[in-house]
Amino acid sequence: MSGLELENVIAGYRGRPVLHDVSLAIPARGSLTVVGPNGSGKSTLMKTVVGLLRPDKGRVLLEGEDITRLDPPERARRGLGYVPQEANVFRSMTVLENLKVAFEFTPPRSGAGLAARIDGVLELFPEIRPKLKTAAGHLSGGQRQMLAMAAALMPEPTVLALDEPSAGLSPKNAELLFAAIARIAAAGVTLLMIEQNTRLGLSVAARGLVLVAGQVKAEAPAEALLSDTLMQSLYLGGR
Ligand SMILES: Nc1ncnc2c1ncn2[C@@H]1O[C@H](COP(=O)(O)OP(=O)(O)OP(=O)(O)O)[C@@H](O)[C@H]1O
Repeated sequence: MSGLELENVIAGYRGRPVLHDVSLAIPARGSLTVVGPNGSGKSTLMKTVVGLLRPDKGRVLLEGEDITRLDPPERARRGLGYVPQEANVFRSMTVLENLKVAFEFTPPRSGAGLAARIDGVLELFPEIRPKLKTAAGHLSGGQRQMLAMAAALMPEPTVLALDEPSAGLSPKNAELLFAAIARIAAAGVTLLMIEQNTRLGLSVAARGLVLVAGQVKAEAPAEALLSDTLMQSLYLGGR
């Protein structure tokens, strides 16, 4: 059974489709990065997955269950974690408070306690352990993205959706963040990511999907896409 699936999705704005019959399937514990030119529909795909946009046609399935009609909080309760690109932490609250709020908002279905979950996420993000009492607004951009991911992992989601994690980060901070994303994937969380930085995005995922003008141009092992010079020059601007 797939961890996450889109089935023949048509979605857009005010009756004008942006995604034209998009299907994808990520196996449980698998990972997929969606890349593609600006305006190809990556954000629209992400909104459809997390429930911010209702598709006109097609279905979204989480571990085989149809979640197409569920709102974002209900999807979160069923095990779908989401890290938006912006406004993804409470800046005036400390790192620890952010983690607590995430836990209280969506308690883990496993019944795991707060302390155990904090230990669990800090193992994946040792960089933020010394910052527990620091206000999130005082973290570096990379640390703030790590906190946003740690908070999203507090409810123990089975699937984690990441919206452009490298956005706004220096190359060094982006490298550190993607090392952390690789650890999340290795921990067995099913990952879906959209990413402008093709090389980084594909470097941590098992598979990659190239979205062009709202259609799936290719879906292949990430390594194969990285070494496909024709695909890179045609659709990915060599990034
Ligand atoms: N809220 C909206 N209302 C109307 N049209 C929209 C809206 N959001 C996006 N679009 C249009 O949908 C198309 C796809 O945009 P989308 O943001 O999904 O692409 P993208 O691949 O994420 O682009 P980028 O890499 O630039 O973020 C574009 O033509 C865009 O203008």
